[in-house]
Amino acid sequence: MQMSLEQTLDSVREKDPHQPEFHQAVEEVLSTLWPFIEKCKDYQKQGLIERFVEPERIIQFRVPWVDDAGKVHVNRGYRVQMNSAIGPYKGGLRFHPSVNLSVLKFLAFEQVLKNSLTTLPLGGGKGGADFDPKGKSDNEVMRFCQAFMTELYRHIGPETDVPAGDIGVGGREVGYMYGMYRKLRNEVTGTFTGKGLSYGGSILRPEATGYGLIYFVEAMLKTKNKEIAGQKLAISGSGNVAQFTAHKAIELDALVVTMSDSDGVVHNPDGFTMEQWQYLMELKNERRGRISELAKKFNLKFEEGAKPWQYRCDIALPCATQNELDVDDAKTLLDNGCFCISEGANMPLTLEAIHTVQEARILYAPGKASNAGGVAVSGLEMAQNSMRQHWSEAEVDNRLHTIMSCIHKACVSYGKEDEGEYTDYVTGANIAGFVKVADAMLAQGVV
Ligand SMILES: NC(=O)C1=CN([C@@H]2O[C@H](COP(=O)(O)OP(=O)(O)OC[C@H]3O[C@@H](n4cnc5c(N)ncnc54)[C@H](O)[C@@H]3O)[C@@H](O)[C@H]2O)C=CC1
Ligand SMILES: O=C(O)CCC(=O)C(=O)O
Repeated sequence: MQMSLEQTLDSVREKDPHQPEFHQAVEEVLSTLWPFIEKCKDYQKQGLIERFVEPERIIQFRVPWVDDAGKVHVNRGYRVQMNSAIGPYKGGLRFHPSVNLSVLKFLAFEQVLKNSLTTLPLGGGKGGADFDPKGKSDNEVMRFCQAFMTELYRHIGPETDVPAGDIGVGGREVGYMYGMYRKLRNEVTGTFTGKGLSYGGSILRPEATGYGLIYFVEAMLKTKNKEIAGQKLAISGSGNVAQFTAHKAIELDALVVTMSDSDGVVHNPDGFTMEQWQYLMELKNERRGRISELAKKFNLKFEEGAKPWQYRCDIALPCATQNELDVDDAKTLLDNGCFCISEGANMPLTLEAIHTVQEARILYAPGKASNAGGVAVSGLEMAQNSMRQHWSEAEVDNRLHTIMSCIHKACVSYGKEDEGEYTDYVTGANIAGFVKVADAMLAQGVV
């Protein structure tokens, strides 16, 4: 081994001292991979780990746009092309004021391992801008998306880099960006996923991350001879991932007791109904309103500034953003009897929270495994675009089920401790994701 774990982490920290989220993701991954790498001499060759933590390319650019009042704004746009050893860069675009290189590098790094886990030939990337779509008119969002694409279009393509949505980027934004891409490149290809059904999108892509998360939870529960029906679920967020996690859970007779947004949390101890879910969909996706309106409409409790983790639940599904569940939240969940935490968001648990839930030996799945259903169906959208075909809902759902079950199997196969029943899903996901990428990098030489 050329460097120890601590030396490797120190060198990552020293290179980019102002990137705490990236350091956190690298520490989580490398600390679980290290004992495995120490046993496999091959993975100590060719500067593999140093290359693995360094993006292949980062693109940063100016995004000037004009608001409805004629005022010029300048945002910063990025694409982190992290690793293309097993396929074209693939991963979402995030529009949120908190976007910076630290956040995008952590997301791109996680995406490499996640995409490898999907069983599909997808490399990893992530991008976005520090633009806040909240409160902007439809026309302002369109102008911003078009301005963003006038630079990004030259760096992406169906065989190079295929973006999709993430926080602040849904069907509307993908449509505007794809339209501008098509105009500038004068080509109709599957360069985006999450497209509308009328122009090459896959059925079930909007639902895929949330549905896949519930399929993964079902697989985890099965190892304990439990079912999801009747379990109390605390969900955070009310965006794409939270919405379809809640939808599948309600359909399967689980009780979804919380939903939230950055203003606060709505608690419904009896479980949200489909009627309340429909209202939320219209509220968030069409009127783009605040979740407190859901509480008001159905006479439910809304707690401003609060998180869902204080309420009693069996299963916690953080589906909003990074580091939204800290060590105190983890302790509260455990004290209240929560026995399963599965991540819909990327890196929603702090490192300390992860250590706490792992010490308690409850079921705990990292996002790179449990939320991989979204990018998996994106991979299926790319396959359909290449074939110029559309698969049916049953076909896509069936493939999504199979992929989530393969990911679960891979986590158990690398994460099951020698003696006993406990599966360390973090170690399992990290090793299973790493092996495929590492083997491809070694086979292709030092590039
Ligand atoms: N959209 C997708 O297919 C996938 C998304 N993810 C991850 O899932 C998470 C949610 O993404 P989407 O649902 O797509 O985004 P979205 O923009 O549709 O929804 C984000 C949700 O998080 C909430 N939120 C954001 N910041 C918050 C904060 N500081 N406190 C409380 N709530 C906050 C928002 O109010 C909103 O409800 C992100 O971590 C994303 O990276 C992971 C896999 C795939
Ligand atoms: O579908 C995709 O390409 C991106 C999904 C994504 O951004 C994620 O998995 O975090």
